[in-house]
Amino acid sequence: MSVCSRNDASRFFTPTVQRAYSDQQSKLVVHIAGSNIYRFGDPNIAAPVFRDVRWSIKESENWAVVGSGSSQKTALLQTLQGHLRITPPPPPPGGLFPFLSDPPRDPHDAIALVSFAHRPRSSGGAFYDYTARYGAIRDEDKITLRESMFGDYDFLNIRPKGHIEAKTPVEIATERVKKDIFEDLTGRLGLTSLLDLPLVALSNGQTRRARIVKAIMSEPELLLLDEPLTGLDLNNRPTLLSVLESLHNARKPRIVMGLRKQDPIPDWITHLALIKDDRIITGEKGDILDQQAAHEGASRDIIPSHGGPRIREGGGKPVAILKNVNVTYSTRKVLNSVNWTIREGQRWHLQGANGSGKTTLMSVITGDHPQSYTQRGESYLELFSRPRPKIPTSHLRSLIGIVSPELTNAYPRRAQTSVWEVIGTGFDGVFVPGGKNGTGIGLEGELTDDVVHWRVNRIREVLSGLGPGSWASKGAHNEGQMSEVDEAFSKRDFTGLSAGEQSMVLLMRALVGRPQLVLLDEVWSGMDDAMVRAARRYLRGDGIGPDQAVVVISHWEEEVPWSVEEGLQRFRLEEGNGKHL
Ligand SMILES: Nc1ncnc2c1ncn2[C@@H]1O[C@H](COP(=O)(O)OP(=O)(O)OP(=O)(O)O)[C@@H](O)[C@H]1O
Repeated sequence: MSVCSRNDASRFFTPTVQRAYSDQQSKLVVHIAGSNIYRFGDPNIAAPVFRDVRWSIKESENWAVVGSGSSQKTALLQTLQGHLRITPPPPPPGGLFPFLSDPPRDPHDAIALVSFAHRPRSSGGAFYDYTARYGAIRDEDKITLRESMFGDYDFLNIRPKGHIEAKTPVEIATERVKKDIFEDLTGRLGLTSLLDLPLVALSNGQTRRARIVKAIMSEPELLLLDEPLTGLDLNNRPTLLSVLESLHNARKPRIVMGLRKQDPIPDWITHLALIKDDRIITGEKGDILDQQAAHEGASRDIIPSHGGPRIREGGGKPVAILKNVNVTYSTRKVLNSVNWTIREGQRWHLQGANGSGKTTLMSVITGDHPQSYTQRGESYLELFSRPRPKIPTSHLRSLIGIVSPELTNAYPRRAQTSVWEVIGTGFDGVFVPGGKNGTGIGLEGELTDDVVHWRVNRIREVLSGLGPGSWASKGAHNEGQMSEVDEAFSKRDFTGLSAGEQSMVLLMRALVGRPQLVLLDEVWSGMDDAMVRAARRYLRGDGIGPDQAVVVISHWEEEVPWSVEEGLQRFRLEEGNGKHL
């Protein structure tokens, strides 16, 4: 049912029913009438996260929150979850959520937030071994998607039951409805065939879809989804949006989405809350988009291209040769005779639907996948001019610079590790800082003074290219020279940085050693507009040399820093089969 048909429905009602219907429609779901919003613990004299917020959501409306940076957008959604302080608080009886006041319901039970911001699995400081997923799965990781996310539902008969209480007819009917919803959602979102796979085996996009289904099944009154489209392929995006639309139309649950500025805004969204620094501009979608266009004087594509392309025609020596490469898990073939040669100087966009094998293919090339060793007979894998088994994995780590959601999650968040030290781990592709001036120890366990000197200069170079001088400072930015703000940034504790700043540092880590092969998987994740612009400018300019090869993995063609006209090549995986487009 579309929003329009919902409103038109009122024409068929009797006057009394019509009045009740329009009362219901004008009921307030969220209400903030002129408050500042602070982080808990911050005094009122501190700078608020948002000031003078006036935001009301009516039952009849369909809202999305749009922001350029992920941290502000997440903060606004977290405000609705009660994780930030609203001052003055919206007064009773309605409070922040008037719709929950009659009958009174606890917002903690009624509001759910699904956020896909990076949640480091390594917050204790140790490296979380994400490559475990590629090998023989350990017993503790064997728990399936069905058991892990939906284990509590009786209708799935997962947990052995002890004493079984007889169910009332109402309970049986409710359970049947729930089972139907579960089957409908998992079916529409392409999860049915994955339910009995180990949870760790699921791809990024598959896991995201499963988390959304889990949240819907918990039956919240209001579901907040932070960037639900990020990481989803082209086919899954409209499917998810149509599922969300039908749920929201039934208000079971109501949905408020957080979107990046570059995400398409679904047709059924009627209102927007646009975040501009510490202000929130709210209103009807058309008005807000007009204001935004007038303000920016441009389209919604906020990622302009700068500088000239540096793509070398034809490419140089091969850095990776894959011939009939296969990856199989028992009977499941995830890569099927993939043939691909990546050469020095080339720029590639690796495409493919969720679950098509992109991450698996990358893990074969980085040597993290155990089956990278076992390509025999017709199958062959050569990396940097040597057969894979002849090149130690530690050596590969120093030849390949990589950014990926898995690595970002796994990178150790050790207290008192500086930005400088984190960047320095990139030379040897390790996770623990060490060596003179935090520049690592190389493959031999010791570096000559010349190499240390080169490495120190390289850290300074990437900091001057990608540090806050390139994205945060208002003054003139002199690439090639480390500014005071970059210097101060290099000393900051990595754990204390925002998600976007951490992503920038991990990009610097990937590029610092000028590796022959650079793999950029969802590289913009968490970054705000200014950071994305700075990173794109750097990658298109001096950040990547003409002899380095780059593979970008993204579901959004416009996110790749190079275009096909400039020489970008595309490799597409379809259910494990590779094709050079
Ligand atoms: N141990 C395993 N057993 C069975 N299937 C597995 C295992 N590990 C991975 N898979 C399957 O391999 C397929 C490829 O996963 P991969 O992570 O490479 O996909 P992807 O293309 O990177 O997806 P996304 O775009 O969602 O990140 C998925 O369907 C996944 O469920």
